Amino acid sequence: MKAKVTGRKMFFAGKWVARSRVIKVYDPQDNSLIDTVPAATVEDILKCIDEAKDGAKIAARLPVHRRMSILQKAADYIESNQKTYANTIAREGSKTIREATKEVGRCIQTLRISAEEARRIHGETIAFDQMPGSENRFGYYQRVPIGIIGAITPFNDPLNLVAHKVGPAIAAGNAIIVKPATVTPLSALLLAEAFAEAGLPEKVLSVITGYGNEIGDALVTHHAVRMISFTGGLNAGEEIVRKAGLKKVSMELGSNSPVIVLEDANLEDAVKATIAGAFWAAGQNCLGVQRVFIQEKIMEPFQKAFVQLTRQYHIGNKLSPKTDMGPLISELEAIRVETMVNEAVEKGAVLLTGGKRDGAYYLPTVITNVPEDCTIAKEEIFGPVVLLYSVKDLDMAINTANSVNYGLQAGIFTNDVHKAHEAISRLEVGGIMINDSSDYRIDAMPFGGVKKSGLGREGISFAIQEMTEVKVVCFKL
Ligand SMILES: NC(=O)c1ccc[n+]([C@@H]2O[C@H](COP(=O)([O-])OP(=O)(O)OC[C@H]3O[C@@H](n4cnc5c(N)ncnc54)[C@H](O)[C@@H]3O)[C@@H](O)[C@H]2O)c1
Ligand SMILES: O=C[C@H](O)CS(=O)(=O)O
Repeated sequence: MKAKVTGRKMFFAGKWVARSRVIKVYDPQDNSLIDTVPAATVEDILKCIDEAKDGAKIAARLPVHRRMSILQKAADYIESNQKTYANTIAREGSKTIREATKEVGRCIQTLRISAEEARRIHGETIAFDQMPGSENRFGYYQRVPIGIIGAITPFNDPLNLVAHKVGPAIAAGNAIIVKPATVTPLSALLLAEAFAEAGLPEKVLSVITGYGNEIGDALVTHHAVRMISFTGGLNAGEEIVRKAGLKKVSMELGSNSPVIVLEDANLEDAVKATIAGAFWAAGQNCLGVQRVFIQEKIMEPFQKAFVQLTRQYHIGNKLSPKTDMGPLISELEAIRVETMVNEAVEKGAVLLTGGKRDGAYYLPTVITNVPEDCTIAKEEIFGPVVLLYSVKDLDMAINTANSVNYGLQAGIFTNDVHKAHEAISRLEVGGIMINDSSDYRIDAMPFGGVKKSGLGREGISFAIQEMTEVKVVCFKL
């Protein structure tokens, strides 16, 4: 079956519905109009939650083999329409066609892993007779679906990060209402299409398009919604946590990821991996390399190679396979990044390459000697900008890396296992990659941050744990 780009309608409890008020979806590269989607209202959200109450019962009753089959068939559908899915990501978002194609492949993996994990939602027996007087009791605990999950997702991975919520939710027998990023809703709607074609029963999944600050509260605060699974920026995340009340929250937020390069590192590997991790998706990547700490002895050769390779990046049309980096998601975002860089330069930072904007495009930029009181040194840039720091030793690198309020993932390049172990034990992050940049993830691994980078973990089986409740069963004989 050929995928339809299901714009103009949103997926409302398993049905495609239109609304008179619409949101226009533009291509950030040239501001051309791609499609429109409905601008849902609070009433839409409330009605959708009512439908999801039935949806939660239907989902919980789905036998595991059906959940597995639906997840696999949805993956198959996407696999047979990869070009449509990749083009949609590339056009509505800011990824190049190469980056978008990779995201589609990861989404297929995410759904197939979800199918596999559906058969592994285990409980355990409990030895009640460990307590005197309970000799005649036996039992266990099991994991049961949480019910209705509200999922709110960001623009930068508009397909796979939605799949990271929908896949585990369905595997665990939940109903889920997705509010995708306002600027990149089409990919999420295509995911819904895959599940509709896979035979997912109605009312289990909704993809409701709209403005987060208009309809988000209705989803976040409703008592029947038992979990909010949010991926996005710190400000929205903190607001949602404040408003959610007594329900589970999963927060996948931002970071300003550090990479440490010690003098014994393979310099070529370190330069290549760090550049790839810095400029993937024009730096609009929660795992993006933002701060690189290079041991002073190799600072000069590292910096020279890093700047040289950065200048070879091909910036241009997202849909060309030759393009290495596209635009940011909007000109406003590019101006925000430009402002952060200009502030640092005005305070004494040295611009080594880049630093130029053309509309929504911002050149891959490398700066050094950044004063520590600059916004760019402490906050998330979420753009194609890397800060190079010269450090005396590992201790200085770790202390500076930890001196921010974020901690998603880090990388360290060294061949000294003792130094790697010191970094592993001292870096305040959710994940550390040895001899790789911070920007390494497989969809099956636990994923999430510490401090203001988030709460909880995604990565299918870990998301399933968060999306289920433990129920104890005890028989008195
Ligand atoms: N940790 C991760 O896994 C991860 C992955 C991707 C992106 N991110 C983070 O996401 C951010 C970029 O994405 P973005 O610009 O789409 O983030 P954003 O916070 O602006 O928006 C994310 C989603 O939240 C919605 N939203 C915004 N305000 C809301 C509110 N008050 N109530 C309810 N919903 C609201 C938006 O409509 C969107 O759907 C960056 O900070 C990035 O680091 C984190
Ligand atoms: O932007 C953050 C993403 O979660 C990183 S990845 O695309 O999933 O690796």
